[in-house]
Amino acid sequence: MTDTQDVAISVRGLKTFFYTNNRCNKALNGVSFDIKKGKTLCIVGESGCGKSVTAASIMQLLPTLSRIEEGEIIYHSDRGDIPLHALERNGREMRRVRGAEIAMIFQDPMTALNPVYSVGFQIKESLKYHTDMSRRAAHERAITLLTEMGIALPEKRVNDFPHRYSGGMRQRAMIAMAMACNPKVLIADEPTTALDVTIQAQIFELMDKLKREHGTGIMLITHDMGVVAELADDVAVMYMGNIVEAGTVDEVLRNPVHPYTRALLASVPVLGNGKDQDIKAIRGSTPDPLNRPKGCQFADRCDFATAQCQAMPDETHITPTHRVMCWRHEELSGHGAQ
Ligand SMILES: Nc1ncnc2c1ncn2[C@@H]1O[C@H](COP(=O)(O)OP(=O)(O)OP(=O)(O)O)[C@@H](O)[C@H]1O
Repeated sequence: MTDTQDVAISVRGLKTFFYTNNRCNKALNGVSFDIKKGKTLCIVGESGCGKSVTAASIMQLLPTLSRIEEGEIIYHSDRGDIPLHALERNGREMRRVRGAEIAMIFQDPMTALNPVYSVGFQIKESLKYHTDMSRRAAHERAITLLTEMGIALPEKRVNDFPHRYSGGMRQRAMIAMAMACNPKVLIADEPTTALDVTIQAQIFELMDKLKREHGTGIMLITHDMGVVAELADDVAVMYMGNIVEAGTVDEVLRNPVHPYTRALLASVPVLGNGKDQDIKAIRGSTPDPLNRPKGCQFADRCDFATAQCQAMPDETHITPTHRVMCWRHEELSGHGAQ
């Protein structure tokens, strides 16, 4: 993968399972990727493929019925490597890292904002907990953050409760809170799905600025291939708990190899290609996660499947950065594996 000094978080062979009614759902079945410093990794895939569980595993915010079974999540911090997977969910070290060094923003800002405290109070609390900033300096910082997020009249707005903010403003307030301690990593789980396109563009601009100016490593979960084309440096395509293809944005969008990536790209209109595009829905539906097929999870929906696909394919590198889990990668990539 990449030189470790460029990597903020490395995830290797991560398996996270859910246990419900004595049944096991292998929600993540051996996932590996890097979140690089100053770069955006977009994670894409249909509903239920494991995007949110990946984020929750990193943040140690998994529901009680689930646990990390195997694998490593290493945070390469300024004070050395920290094995996040091995930390106690609510232990001192995890609380030190979560929210300050690794921050998360969600689709619903009220997941992060508390309705009974003013926005300013919540930003200041985070600063008080994670830094030794004085009360006055924290107040100033809260105002600066709101200003940077484009919130008008920040000196007044800082004292408002979240319900006085519009949807787009709440989203920006949540980002302000996430940014308060200058995190090294920002994990964003569909942060703009509920917002109109203008606000969406503003929020993406803010995230891009963070990456450029603070070297923040960003992991962005999205359904939107347009967003991927615009923001991603790297892309990981997930299907049923595996990363079936990953690479730089150019590799994955220009030379998609896995039939699932191809189907995903063919299922969305491409900006600039006009109105008469041949858009094809991906046929079939995702398998029952409690009753998964044995081999390649996509085989039943795949136009290229052969008998070999009844066994799970290994991961193959097509270039040093482009990897794919498909038996037919050689034919589909147009050249042999390295
Ligand atoms: N709280 C939960 N309890 C039980 N199973 C869960 C829970 N959360 C997720 N799962 C299961 O874990 C698997 C991965 O789900 P996950 O939420 O990560 O998908 P996703 O790719 O984020 O989907 P979406 O795009 O809809 O958010 C699915 O099989 C899902 O049913």
